[in-house]
Amino acid sequence: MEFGYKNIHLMKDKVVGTGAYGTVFHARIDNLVCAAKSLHPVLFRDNDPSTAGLHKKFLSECQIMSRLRHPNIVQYLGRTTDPQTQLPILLMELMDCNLTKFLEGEEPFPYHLQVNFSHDVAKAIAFIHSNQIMHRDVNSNNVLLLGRVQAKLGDFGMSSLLQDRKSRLTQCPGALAYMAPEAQSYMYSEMLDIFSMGVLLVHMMTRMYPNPTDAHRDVGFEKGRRLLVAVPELDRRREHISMINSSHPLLPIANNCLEDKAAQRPSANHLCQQIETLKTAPTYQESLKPRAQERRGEEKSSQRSEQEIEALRVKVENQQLEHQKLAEQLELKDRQLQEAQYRFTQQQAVQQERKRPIPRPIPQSETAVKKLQKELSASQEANSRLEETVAQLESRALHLRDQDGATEIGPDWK
Ligand SMILES: Nc1ncnc2c1ncn2[C@@H]1O[C@H](COP(=O)(O)OP(=O)(O)OP(=O)(O)O)[C@@H](O)[C@H]1O
Repeated sequence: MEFGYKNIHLMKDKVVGTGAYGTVFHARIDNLVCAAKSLHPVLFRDNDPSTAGLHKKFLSECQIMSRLRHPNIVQYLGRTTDPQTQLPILLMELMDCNLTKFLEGEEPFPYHLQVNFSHDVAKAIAFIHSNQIMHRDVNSNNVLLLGRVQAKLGDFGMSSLLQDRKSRLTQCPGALAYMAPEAQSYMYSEMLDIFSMGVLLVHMMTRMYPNPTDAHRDVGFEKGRRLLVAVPELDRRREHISMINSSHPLLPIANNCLEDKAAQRPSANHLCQQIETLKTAPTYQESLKPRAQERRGEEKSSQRSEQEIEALRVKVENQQLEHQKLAEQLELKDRQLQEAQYRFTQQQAVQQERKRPIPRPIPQSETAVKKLQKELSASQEANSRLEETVAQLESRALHLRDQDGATEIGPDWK
């Protein structure tokens, strides 16, 4: 939905973050505080035609996001055009921070939270795959958090529709550390997102940015050429994986996602099921309980914080409902306006039509009378012509009788 610029209050000085192509800052639609994402105007200097692709990509991000509505996907609210730069601005739900920042911070990240966030992202991926969309840039920058309560997938700038697979795919999309081996080629599928999910799990479990080692190993010369062999992904990522406790329940799931062969990775739906199962296991339940040292003297406060988290979750859910309701109301208003405009133009057209002089239709009886009058005057004319002829003939007959008296022209001749 395109919002009129006047309805939006942009707060460009309240910047949330900056990416390679754009900036995200605070905005307000009526009373709803939201996030606005705009492209860097510097990229569009001098009307460079190469930036047309960027513009198109941004509009495609808006289009893809507008089709998606899911609790674990950052909610798209609409778009508007910046009157200064004439560039589009994407409006979406405002989130608290991204997962990268959270993992770099000091806040504890207990096991149950790791499972919850993984489950949230897996559900978002399963949802987009079932809608024939692949994200192609799943990484911790694009996982956005609402406090410690919920994780959502955002930034659909690299997304692509699965049906477009026949057209040439972008080689190496997304962040390098998160990239699947097949991304080097043009031959990949939605399984690319599953690989990135595996990297995300390792990133969450280690809290270390998962930079892998070299992709190829030099194994000497063959026929005068250097011979390079591909290093399996699990080996490239060994350094990080070895930091994880081998009994961590998310580890086998991560390893499975990091398989070199895309066909051996689990589907997004399967991944969701695997993570969901972890929630019923005792390890998860244990993690929910406050730790022993917390219990000592801090029992009350930790209980209170669990209650606070629960209250926050309810509040967030209510807020999400409000967001959705507002977006729906705005859409409805927009439609009502369109309908009113349509009716107005229609009425104008009708009024114009009315102003034109319309020939009065002649009633049927009137037509018939006119026809009879016409016929009557024609027959009267014929009668008078006939009477004239008869008079002429009578005078000629009288004339002839006067001449020789022999010829009788009887009155029956009349
Ligand atoms: N809806 C949102 N609410 C809060 N913060 C957001 C929101 N969307 C994006 N951000 C944050 O704003 C910053 C810029 O986001 P943006 O999507 O432009 O770039 P990026 O994902 O960091 O990188 P790239 O440009 O390579 O995609 C990031 O830190 C991101 O986490």
